[in-house]
Amino acid sequence: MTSYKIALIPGDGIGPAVVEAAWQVAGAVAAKEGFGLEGTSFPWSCQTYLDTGAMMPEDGIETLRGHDAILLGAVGWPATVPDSVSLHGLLLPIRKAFVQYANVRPHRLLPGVEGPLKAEGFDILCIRENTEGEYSGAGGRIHQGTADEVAVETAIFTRAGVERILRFAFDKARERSGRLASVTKSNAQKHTMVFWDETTRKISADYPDVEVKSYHIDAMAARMVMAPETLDVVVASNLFGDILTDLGAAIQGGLGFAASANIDPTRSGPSMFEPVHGSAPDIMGKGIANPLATIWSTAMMLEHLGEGGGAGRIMRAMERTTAQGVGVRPGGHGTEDITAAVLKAIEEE
Ligand SMILES: NC(=O)c1ccc[n+]([C@@H]2O[C@H](COP(=O)([O-])OP(=O)(O)OC[C@H]3O[C@@H](n4cnc5c(N)ncnc54)[C@H](O)[C@@H]3O)[C@@H](O)[C@H]2O)c1
Ligand SMILES: O=C(O)[C@H](O)[C@@H](O)C(=O)O
Ligand SMILES: [K+]
Ligand SMILES: [Mn+2]
Repeated sequence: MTSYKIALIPGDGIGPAVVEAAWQVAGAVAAKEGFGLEGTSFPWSCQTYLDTGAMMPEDGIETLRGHDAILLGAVGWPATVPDSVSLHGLLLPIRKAFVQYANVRPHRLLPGVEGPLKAEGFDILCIRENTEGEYSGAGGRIHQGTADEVAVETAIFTRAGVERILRFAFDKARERSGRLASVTKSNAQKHTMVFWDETTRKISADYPDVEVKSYHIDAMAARMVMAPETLDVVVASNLFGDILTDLGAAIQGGLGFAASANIDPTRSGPSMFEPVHGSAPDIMGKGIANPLATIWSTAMMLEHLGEGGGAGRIMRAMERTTAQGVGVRPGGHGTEDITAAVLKAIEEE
C-alpha cells in the first residue's frame, strides 16, 4: 500500500481545530481509496516561542524535509508574540527553505454559498509569488526610538524568482481558459514592478496561446468585486497576492472557505498546504471556526501527492455538504457539525 508521511503543524488559535477536522477527512478518504497517511504532529507555535525563544527547533526545517507534505493550520498569537516574529519564525522560513515559490489559491463559490456580492460564476485561481518580493525581510532600523529613526524595508525581485512564478502562472492559464491577468503597480513602483511587467511581456512570447493582460493592483481590487467573472488565472507578487486572496476569500463567502497550496513545482522538498486564514483569535475556542478552507487545502495536498481520486472525493463531499446548507453562513454550523457532514458525505458516496 502506498503511504505518505505528512507533517502536521496545527499552530495557534483555531489552527489545531481546523487541522484536526481536515485530518479526519483525509483519513476517511485514504481508507476509501486504499492509501496510507502517516501523520506526525509538530506543536510549533507561539507557545514554543514563549517556552524556548524560537518558533521551531533549530533543526525544524531538516525534520520537515523527510515528509511528503506539510499540513498547517495557522500561525500567530499577537497577544503574546509580535506577528512579525511568529511569521518570520515559522511560516516564511518553511516557504523559503523548501522553495515553495508558487502559492496557489482558488476562489469560487461552493454550492449553496452566496457570498456578500451575490456574484455568480466566478472561478479565479490566484497565483501568489511566495519566496521574495515585499516579504524578503531585507531592511533594518537605525537610531531606534530617537527622533532621527529610519526604517527601511526593501522589496527584492530577482530575475529567476519573477520568471519562475510567471511561467508557473502561464502554464496554469494554458491548462485552464488561456487567460492570465498579471498584477503590479508599475505606475508608482518604477523599478520592481516595471521589471515584472517587462518580464511578463518577454515570457508571453513563449505562450502565444495565452492572452495576458496587466492590471494595476488598485484596479484589480475593484475588478474582483465588480466583475470577478471576467477573471481566470491571476498572478501577483507576494504582498499583492496576500491582499488579493483575502479579498478573494471574502467574495467566496469568507476566510473560512479559502484554501491554499504552497508549492515547490520542482518537488525537491515537501510542499505545504494551509487555509488562507490566520489563527482567528476572536473566535478561538468557540467551536465555530469553519474547517472547509483546511479541508479543501487537504484536497489540494492529495492532488499534489498524485491521489486525484481522494482529492475528488473531498471536493464532492464538501460540495454536497454546502449544497445541503451546512456551513454556508458564519455562525450557522459549528466546526464539528460541518466536519461530521463532510465525513457523512464521504461515507455515503
Ligand atoms: N498563514 C497563516 O498562518 C496566517 C494567515 C493570516 C494571519 N495569520 C496570523 O493570524 C493572526 C490573526 O490574524 P488576522 O485576524 O489578521 O486574520 P485571520 O484570518 O486570523 O482572521 C480574520 C477574520 O476572519 C475570521 N476567520 C478566519 N478564519 C476563519 C474560519 N476558519 N472560520 C470562520 N471565521 C474565520 C476571523 O474570526 C477574523 O474575524 C495574526 O497573528 C496573523 O499574523 C496567520
Ligand atoms: O503570508 C502572509 O502574509 C501570512 O502568512 C498570511 O496572511 C497568509 O496569507 O498566508
Ligand atoms: K493559514
Ligand atoms: Mn494573508
